[in-house]
Amino acid sequence: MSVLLIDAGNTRIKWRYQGDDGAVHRGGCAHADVAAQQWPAVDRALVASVHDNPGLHRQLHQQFAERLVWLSHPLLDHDHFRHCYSHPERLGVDRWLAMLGARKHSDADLLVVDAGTALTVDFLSSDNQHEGGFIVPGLTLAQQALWQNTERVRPYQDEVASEQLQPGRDTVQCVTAGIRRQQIAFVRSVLDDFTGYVPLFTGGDGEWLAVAMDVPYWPELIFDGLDTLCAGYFSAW
Ligand SMILES: Nc1ncnc2c1ncn2[C@@H]1O[C@H](COP(=O)(O)OP(=O)(O)O)[C@@H](O)[C@H]1O
Ligand SMILES: CC(C)(COP(=O)(O)O)[C@@H](O)C(=O)NCCC(=O)O
Ligand SMILES: [K+]
Repeated sequence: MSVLLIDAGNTRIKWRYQGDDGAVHRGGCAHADVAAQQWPAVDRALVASVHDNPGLHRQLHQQFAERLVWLSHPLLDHDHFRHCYSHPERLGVDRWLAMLGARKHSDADLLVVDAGTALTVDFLSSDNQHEGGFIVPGLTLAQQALWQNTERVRPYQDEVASEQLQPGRDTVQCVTAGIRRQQIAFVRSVLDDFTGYVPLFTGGDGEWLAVAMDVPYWPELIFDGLDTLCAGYFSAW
């Protein structure tokens, strides 16, 4: 069965599917560009969405009708995952899927870092108990908080964002270098305090963060989690 996997985050939409020729296709776009997408003909479209996304839902429903499976919350009764939230339906479906996906790669106690719109950290014990996590603003969101809530900290067009950690010499450098340092310091404090956990980093800003921490980057943990769902929970398909 061919399945189109879609990860609809707060910033971007990403997808992955296997074509008839066996080749794996990957793509992504901004929410505003969804209407322009040509979706492949598949047996199922499985969408994980952290928000309602009515435009995406309408468009995919038009194309896939009853073949569309829309997941906006974690499953509460998955055989290989035990929730710790008192309201498990409130846990972000992307965080849940990233943990399921991480489990495909290691049997150890896991520390899953998803650096997207938000930067999230989640702890999953080797017996699949979610032990909790952290949520902080991601790189771009943290910058936006400054651009939008101050008068003179502005994204001046004639200044260039810094990818270094050195003190900035203009406004844009000070903000971008400062927030990179803040993200690294946060993640390092977690890794230092929870040394027994194997770290797996994912998300649009996960790669530079993983490089800075000298740990592996797994770009597709959410798709790996969706694969787990396809293979297990939805095996009746
Ligand atoms: N092509 C891209 N378009 C937008 N943001 C990108 C892109 N590549 C990397 N990023 C960075 O990744 C972040 C989004 O990561 P992603 O995991 O897609 O977030 P989400 O799942 O929350 O939509 C952005 O905030 C940005 O800093
Ligand atoms: C924390 C998140 C905003 C992260 O979303 P993302 O950065 O991937 O767009 C998302 O997982 C979410 O909306 N969570 C709901 C609250 C919670 O997980 O407790
Ligand atoms: K995230």
